[in-house]
Amino acid sequence: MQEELLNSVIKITKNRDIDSLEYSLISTIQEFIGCDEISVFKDLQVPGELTVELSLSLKLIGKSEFEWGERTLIKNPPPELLSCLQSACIITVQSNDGVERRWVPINLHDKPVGAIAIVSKGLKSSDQVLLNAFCRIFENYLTILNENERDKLTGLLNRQTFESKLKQLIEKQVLKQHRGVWNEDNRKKHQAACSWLAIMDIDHFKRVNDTYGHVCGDEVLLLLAQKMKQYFRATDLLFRFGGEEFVLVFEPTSYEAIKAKMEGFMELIRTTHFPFVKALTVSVGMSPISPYDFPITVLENADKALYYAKDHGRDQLRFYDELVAEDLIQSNQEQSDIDLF
Ligand SMILES: Nc1nc2c(ncn2[C@@H]2O[C@H](COP(=O)(O)OP(=O)(O)OP(=O)(O)O)[C@@H](O)[C@H]2O)c(=O)[nH]1
Repeated sequence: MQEELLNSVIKITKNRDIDSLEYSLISTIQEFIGCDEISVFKDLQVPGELTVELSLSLKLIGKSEFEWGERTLIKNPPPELLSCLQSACIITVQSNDGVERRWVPINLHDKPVGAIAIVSKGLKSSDQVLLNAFCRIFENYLTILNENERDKLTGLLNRQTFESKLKQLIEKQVLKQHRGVWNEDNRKKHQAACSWLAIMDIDHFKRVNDTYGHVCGDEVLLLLAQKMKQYFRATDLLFRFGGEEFVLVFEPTSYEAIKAKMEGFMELIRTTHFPFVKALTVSVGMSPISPYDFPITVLENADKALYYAKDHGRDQLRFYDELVAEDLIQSNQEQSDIDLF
């Protein structure tokens, strides 16, 4: 038993990203404490509201058969989960048929950021000790991984995580297509929808730093990041790529919808009162993400569109595909053909 336990700790701490860490935690809990259902809930840390996601779950569906559940937003979190997140205490509810539901809080820097929910026929006290220990190991390791994945100033994802996060998103899309989860109706919708990548850069940010100093510049970056977290969906991926450059990755939607969404954000920034700075604008380059693209190619495409926007007056949104179709820029494919010859 002791050796098995040590091996499970080694397995948990071998992970290098938070998603795989969650898989390890759930499979370890299932291995040592047989349960009917184990779920990981996350508070998505949207400023000013509580947005909770079911990040991963494992459910017993037969005698020894399990089903993994997909990531979903929880519209109406159960009251026990809310109390667990608010009080940072373990909440246990026992129903008449002997089923026990237990919510164990997960803290980052002493603040609850999520919970592990266990459905069982009742846990022995030795299982409860084990469960709490696994959750504490998870919590400690989550703190380290979270610091590695996030930008220190804004709390957005950092550049180092970009490739793996985008690959995960693309793999998910391919999987959905292969599983054929689309019926005729949403197949039509899907044909018009794709994922999108935007690079957003603050206009003349150097002037902000030069005129008001770096501390004020940092305040502007922080406020802009908060606006991004509030305005965009909690499931969109928001990165600070360095300096005053941000990358946003959106799940499948139509050209019209993403254009309207991004233009809405640009208007929000134009009308936001930033400390010291009278007016602030951003330029944005956008590119669709096809499931067969390399992350670096999508990034280069959006970057070309951003540079076009910067060169043609700033404070505007430009789409890579449109610029190529209108012969205003060369496609990356044409460019590499020229480079070869
Ligand atoms: N305050 C602050 N400034 C930063 C940070 N990182 C980069 N910068 C500054 O961002 C500015 C970027 O300047 P440029 O690349 O010339 O771009 P710009 O002035 O925004 O001009 P355009 O992008 O062409 O509109 C420089 O002054 C950097 O010092 C940071 O973390 N905090």
